[in-house]
Amino acid sequence: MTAEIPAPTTVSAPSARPQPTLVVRTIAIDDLPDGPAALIDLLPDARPLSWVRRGEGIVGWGEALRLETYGPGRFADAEAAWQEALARAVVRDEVHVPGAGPVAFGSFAFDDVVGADGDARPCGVLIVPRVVVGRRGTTTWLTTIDATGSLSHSPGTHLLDPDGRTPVSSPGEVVEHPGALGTEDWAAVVQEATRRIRDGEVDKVVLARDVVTTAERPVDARWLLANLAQNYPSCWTFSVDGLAGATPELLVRSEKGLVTSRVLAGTIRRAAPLPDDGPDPAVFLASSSKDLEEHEYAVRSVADALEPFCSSMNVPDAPFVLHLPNVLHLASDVTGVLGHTVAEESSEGRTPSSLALAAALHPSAAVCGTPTTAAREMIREIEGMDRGRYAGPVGWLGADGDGEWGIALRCAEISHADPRTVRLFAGCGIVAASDSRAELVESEAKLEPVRSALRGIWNHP
Ligand SMILES: C=C(O[C@H]1C=CC=C(C(=O)O)[C@@H]1O)C(=O)O
Repeated sequence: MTAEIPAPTTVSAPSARPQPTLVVRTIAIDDLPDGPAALIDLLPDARPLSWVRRGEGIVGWGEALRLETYGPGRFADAEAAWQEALARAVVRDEVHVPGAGPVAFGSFAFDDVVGADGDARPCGVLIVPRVVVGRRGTTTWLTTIDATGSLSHSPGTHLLDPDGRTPVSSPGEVVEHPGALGTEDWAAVVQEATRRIRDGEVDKVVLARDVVTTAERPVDARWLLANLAQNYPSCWTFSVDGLAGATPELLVRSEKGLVTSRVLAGTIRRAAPLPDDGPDPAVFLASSSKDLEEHEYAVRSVADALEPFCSSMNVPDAPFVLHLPNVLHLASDVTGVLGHTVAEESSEGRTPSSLALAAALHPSAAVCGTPTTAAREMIREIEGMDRGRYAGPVGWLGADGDGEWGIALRCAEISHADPRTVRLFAGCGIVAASDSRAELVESEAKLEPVRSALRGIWNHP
């Protein structure tokens, strides 16, 4: 389990190139240690894949197949290529739980425009790993995926042997530089957005900023993941193709006809100084009209996007307060039952996959704004930064279409070209009542999880 990984078959979708036959075997395994980072501790250093929360989920490594997509069709093309791969797959799954059998980890760009330099970078990727290890409750499993079409391979627990694994390495000293905009310039952009919101151009826009860090040594994604999984166990600790983080926001989970989305918008820094004798921060947040307005737009956007797919839905009337170590968020869990609907009819009777649902939900008003198109235009015009895959869907997709997709927040993009360089991102929902100084403070609090992880700071020593 070292860096030596055979080159994957890369398919740029849509493509006429034939895909390999995948041979997929899932077996139950015992004796997997538990704990928030136990799955992550199994990962080798090269290209680790992760979707883990509270010690459950899946991790993967190696690339049996890599499906890359471009432009506005990035979700539909990825789905079509995945279906094509599955049509040729030979599967033996002895476990039959979500995440067992064939799975693809995926990450998609926030925006679908080609970069300013005209480069045709892929803006969506699905990676089918060679090895997947999963845990759900007391069930643990190992999946191997062979892309050579060999039926003779058998998954062996030697794949979990720690001896061959390269130890996790510290990035050493980390130096931080301004990203696309310095803090003062970003605050000025927030002020401009607030003015334009007051003029009625949009109701809400989410503006993000980045900072760039340079480490003494290449950043090992596992260094970040183990720290984030321990410090933020209620978040989804993800890693796909150099994008690693711990997101508190679930864009959509689809499992056996039930869809769930955890919508977040409205934030207060955990240690925010409040006026003397002021209310508890959670009480302050839950009664802040500015935050409640921000939240309402986000919930509406998710409810409206899911509605065409659902025969029934539950949209909470009021949010609850989600407590994280760095911030508190207003949160709403929206649920629905996939049903015989207009959307299903237009997709020839097929139940939409979790990826199709993520595509319909993206970009929600938690990361874009209201109305969506005008907010996205404003982001393109004034944000001054290429978001890349930050704020895009990240997660996994199974053979039956079920899966989980988060919004890539609280994350770092490790540069492929120079893995000592890492970009960190944070965004804030801006409404008419926003104050640029307060938004700057909020963005700093949102940078905190990855900043601490890079420096190896543990919440619970
Ligand atoms: C855009 C981000 O957060 C979103 C999710 C939760 C709360 C948010 C807010 O209060 O502004 C944002 O909508 C980010 O963390 O980069």
